Amino acid sequence: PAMADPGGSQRTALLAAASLFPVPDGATFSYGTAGFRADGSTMAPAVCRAGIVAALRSVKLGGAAVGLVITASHNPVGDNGVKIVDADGGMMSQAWEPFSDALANAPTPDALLQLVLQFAKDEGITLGGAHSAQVLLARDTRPTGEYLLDVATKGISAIVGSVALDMGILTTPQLHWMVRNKNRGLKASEADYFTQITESFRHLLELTPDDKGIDELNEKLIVDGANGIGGLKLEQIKPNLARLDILVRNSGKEGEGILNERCGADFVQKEKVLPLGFGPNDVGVRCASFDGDADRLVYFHVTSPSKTSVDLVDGDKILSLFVLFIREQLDIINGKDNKGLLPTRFGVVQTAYANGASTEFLKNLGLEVVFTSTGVKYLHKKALEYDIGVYFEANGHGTVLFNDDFVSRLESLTARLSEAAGSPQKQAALRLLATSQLINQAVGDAISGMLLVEAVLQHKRWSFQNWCDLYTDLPSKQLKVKVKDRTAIVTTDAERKVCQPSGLQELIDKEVVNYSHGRCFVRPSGTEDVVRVYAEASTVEAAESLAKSVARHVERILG
Ligand SMILES: CC(=O)N[C@H]1[C@@H](OP(=O)(O)O)O[C@H](CO)[C@@H](O)[C@@H]1O
Ligand SMILES: [Mg+2]
Repeated sequence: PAMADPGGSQRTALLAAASLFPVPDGATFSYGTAGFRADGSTMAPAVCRAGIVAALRSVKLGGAAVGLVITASHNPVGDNGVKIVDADGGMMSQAWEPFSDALANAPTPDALLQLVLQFAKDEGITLGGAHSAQVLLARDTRPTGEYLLDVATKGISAIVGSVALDMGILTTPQLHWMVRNKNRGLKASEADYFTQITESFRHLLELTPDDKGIDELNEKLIVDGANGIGGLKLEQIKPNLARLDILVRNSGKEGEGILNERCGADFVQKEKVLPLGFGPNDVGVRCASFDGDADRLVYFHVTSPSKTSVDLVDGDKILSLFVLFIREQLDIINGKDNKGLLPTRFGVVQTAYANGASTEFLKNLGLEVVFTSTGVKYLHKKALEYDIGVYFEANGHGTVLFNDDFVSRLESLTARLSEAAGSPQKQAALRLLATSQLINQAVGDAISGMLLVEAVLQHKRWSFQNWCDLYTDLPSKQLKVKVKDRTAIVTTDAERKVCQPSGLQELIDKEVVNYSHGRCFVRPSGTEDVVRVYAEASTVEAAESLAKSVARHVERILG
């Protein structure tokens, strides 16, 4: 009686769905920074329950479309996972994570029913079908994907009145884009997505300054698709991309290789070696790498025919390139004092993992650089506070966000400047508009991010080497430490300082002062049961030694 009674059919539907996929003893799912992930064959209970959460979220938001994607990103092919996309196209509201965890771990169908009823009451959600709900579904190429998508559909149907729409096999950012567009009353099909990015890319190229010709070498680009969905999609749009000669390797086609196995952005960024399929013949060619669900992007160069190491351009350097380009356009419009036609709040967001050299580079440009905790949801939220907010994690997650109001101002500015069609200011404004169309406004997107990189390199007439030379990364080292309870570490200052256990930060400080350009922090991972140690210093050996010393302190104190 304390809870609103949604009626018998709603109760029956929830009990039935929960009984279909019982939670095994001892299973504990945590939504964390990347949704639920585990071996694909064990994922059905969590996926079914994520379906219930997604449908409830849609009811709560008055029937707005919510997304659910079946993917485990850069994890091995046997794993799978599920992530929920909020109605604005971003990640699911963090306020709903505790409920999602509780639901995924509810031990019995009845426990699940009680949780849903209580939560619906707390959130003011009326169950029973009086309000509609819609969930857009997608999956990547994993073998358990089709099965788990069906499981998700069953979870969604357990909320009476909800509709599941299967959007097909997509990159994660494509689904985010569709949800965002749909809820804004914009065109939202996959064809619309392709049209928008190919058209805005073409538009940006048309806006490259006339005095700059085309360089043959610069058109060639080899993309490592991680044998996932990103490569397949890129193959589809390749013919529509002017002034680019793209070759996709690890494309995800039958027989080409295994998803994420010795390839993909995660592999290249962590190991700093060539992905499978790349070799001596690629020396001098610009290469890019996507992760398994194409929401991460890095670039690299094969350094020499005899080496398997790569020159890496990570998220920090992609961010720096975008920042330079946008800043150039803003300077044309506003003058260096930002007091011209379109005064703009321009912000750059990084995490503690950003290479110190990149932060220094950005600060030397006089830019506002702010730090957040690790995880795209934190960066994205911060970037939304600006007229133009650029964010990237070092590992290649990131995008450029344009505030709606700012885009309106930009549009009216270009309209006002119409008489001077060829004026530098008009051109710059049009470039910014095209950029806001090209780069995914919902979430980081390897395909659209790559096209923006390519457009900016052409705009600047820059070789890969010019880009690399923006600044030199400080050598860094990352270690993982297994401890009894990683949550014993509590951090502050965007994870750059430890506040608990007491005394640990002092020990880190004492180590750091021994190193030139030394920087070090520790934090509990949000996705693995480890404490991560990151150290930076002026040489590789020094960075390693600093990381090891601090890891020993962590081991000793936390066991
Ligand atoms: C050092 C690092 O790369 N951390 C990654 C990793 O988070 P951890 O909380 O560090 O496990 O996975 C996140 C989700 O993919 C990603 O956003 C983040 O950047
Ligand atoms: Mg990913």
